Amino acid sequence: MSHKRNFPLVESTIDEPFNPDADYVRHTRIGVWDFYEDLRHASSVGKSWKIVERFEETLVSLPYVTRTIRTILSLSFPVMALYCMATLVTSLMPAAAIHYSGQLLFVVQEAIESRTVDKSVLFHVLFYRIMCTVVTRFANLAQNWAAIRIAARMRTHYTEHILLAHIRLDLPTYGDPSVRGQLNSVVSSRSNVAWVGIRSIISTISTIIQLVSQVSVLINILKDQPDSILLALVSFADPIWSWFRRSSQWRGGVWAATCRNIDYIRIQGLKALVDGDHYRKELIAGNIEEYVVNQFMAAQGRIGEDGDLSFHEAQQEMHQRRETFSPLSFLHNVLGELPQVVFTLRAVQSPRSIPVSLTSLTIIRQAVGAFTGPLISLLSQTASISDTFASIRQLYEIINIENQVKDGTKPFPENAAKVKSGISIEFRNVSFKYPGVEGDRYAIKDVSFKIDAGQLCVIVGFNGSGKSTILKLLNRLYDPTDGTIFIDGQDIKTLKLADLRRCISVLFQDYTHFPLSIKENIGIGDPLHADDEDRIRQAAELGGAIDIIEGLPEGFDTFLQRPVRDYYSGIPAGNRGQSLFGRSVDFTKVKRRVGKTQQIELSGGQMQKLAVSRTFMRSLGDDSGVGLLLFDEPSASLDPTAEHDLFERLRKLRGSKTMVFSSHRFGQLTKSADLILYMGSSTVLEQGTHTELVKQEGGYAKMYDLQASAFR
Ligand SMILES: Nc1ncnc2c1ncn2[C@@H]1O[C@H](COP(=O)(O)OP(=O)(O)OP(=O)(O)O)[C@@H](O)[C@H]1O
Repeated sequence: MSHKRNFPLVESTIDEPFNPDADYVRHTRIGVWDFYEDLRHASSVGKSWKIVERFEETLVSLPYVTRTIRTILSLSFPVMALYCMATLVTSLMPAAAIHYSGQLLFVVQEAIESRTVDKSVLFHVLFYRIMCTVVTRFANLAQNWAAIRIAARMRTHYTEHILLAHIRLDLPTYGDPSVRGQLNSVVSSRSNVAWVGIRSIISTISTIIQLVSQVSVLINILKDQPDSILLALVSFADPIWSWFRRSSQWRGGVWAATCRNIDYIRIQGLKALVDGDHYRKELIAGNIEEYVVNQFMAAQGRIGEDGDLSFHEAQQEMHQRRETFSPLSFLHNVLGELPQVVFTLRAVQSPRSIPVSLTSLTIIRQAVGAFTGPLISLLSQTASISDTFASIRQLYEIINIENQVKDGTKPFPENAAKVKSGISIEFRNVSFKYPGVEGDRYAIKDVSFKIDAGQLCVIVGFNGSGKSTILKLLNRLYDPTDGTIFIDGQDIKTLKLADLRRCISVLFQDYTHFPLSIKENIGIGDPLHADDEDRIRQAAELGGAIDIIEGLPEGFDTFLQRPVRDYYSGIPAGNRGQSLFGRSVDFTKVKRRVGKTQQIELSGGQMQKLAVSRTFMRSLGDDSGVGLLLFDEPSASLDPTAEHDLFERLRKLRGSKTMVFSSHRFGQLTKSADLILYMGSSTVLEQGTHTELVKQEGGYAKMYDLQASAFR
């Protein structure tokens, strides 16, 4: 259960932290939920300050809004023009409708008073009144047609923009919570922030046009009737009052809600345990079904029906209670009746000459009915316009987020042919702390070593001693906190990042497979040859994955994780064991009406073989330009035969390139290493060849003995 959902705190204008126990906080308990509202926040001073702040924010965002408008116009000028025209027509039509309805009523009034009807005028007015409805309908159709097309073009354009903004971010920047917040605000709105924003601005303008045109038509109709303005004002009292009540509801302030009822919390936990796919294995193997059901029933019984309210139900109930018992809500009913009361009183006061006709009263009532919707939506739209502007600004700002790992300027390597015989590496007093880590908790501290071009280096040591970190620093996923790394004698920070990474082939311990086909997962190891099926097959053979791939129903075209799922409903049980669209049907999901294609389940070792194949793909061929191979525990999930085969193939592939391994295993690999770095407590404790380190009789020798004796 997400706690965020239960504590939707609204940003406050008061800097003090929100304390639910403070005097100025009102506490209400509904069901199992406790609501806390900050009563100070309702003060008008705070509100007006917020308005100024919002206005400033809106002004800052204005250039971005104009830029978005220019983009829309350049993408689809005729369609946008159609959208604006159609919107203008739909905004003006309600006023025209009021005008012709008024005319119609006056014709009828005249007919009653003089007992004659001017048919030509009647039909004329009737025709235009009907035309208003027809035109509105067509304008709406045109507006929707255009909106769909503009939305599609905008989505394509801005999805590309968002993709570019995301893809260029490095690891420390991407991991920064403030950057993530900025990215999420743009992406969570389904990539169409720009169109949603511009559309809401157009809709605000349209509402203003609608209101102004309706008011002017109304004034025009009623200007000769002495009491009609009074009646119109009285009639507007109700919608304005409704809006005012709505905008001052408690929801807008600072508040928080929590549930402390342990039974309710456990019920939610037990429900999630039964619903969630990933608990099922333990649920069955642990034989805990009966326990879960008993606990569920008991907790449900203790809470009772009244207490079992979800957060949203409780929130709604609280709102309803306030509404029912509020004296102000009675005023709403009274105001609704006011026009009738005023009209009757005026009629009684001067029965001979009623100052406003029944026709005018009807028109006023009709107009007020038509006004209420736009008026309320205008007021809520203007309140959210600064948010709309801000989200458009953020959409553009994400492209300018600065990376923490700065690009270098020097091309690398200076001599492409030399790379084939390896790259030399030096760490000089390098220390590194991961971003966000406080205090003295260095991942590596004061590490120095040298690897000559073409050497094989194996890093061994305890869990968490910093082996993987060294490989990440070599790839410049992060920059050292202190000290310098030299690549072929040059400070790594001065080299062009893309050039550096092109020369390195790396297999991380926590490798991932992309939600693409197996073919592409391997091919992507060498983007220049990603279409070369022969190379992909060769890489799969070297990685030891070819048999696994060929055994899959869709072979190289298999998606380990299909990013687009299949949907189905009510598939007959006869389909069991068969497939739909060439893929197996997941019957657990069919029961829930919407299905998801089953994923291909591979073992950890099989997955690792696919990852190794991708690394081979990068280093295949003389034209690969790779001079440094980094492997972080490449054989962790492999069985001894597979591990032996892998090392053999790696040895052949390496040629004379530099290779750095991180490993927990001592033996075949460490014995053939030119340099072993034995790590512990975030630093290099011993370094040298196997023979040298065994002779030293230090930590490495002990660890080696320990592992060797296990085999003896
Ligand atoms: N992304 C991260 N953020 C913060 N700390 C991290 C991060 N990754 C690793 N660390 C910490 O840095 C230290 C070194 O981790 P590293 O992964 O380099 O160890 P390792 O020697 O490769 O361990 P293992 O043998 O378990 O793979 C550890 O204390 C670890 O907790």
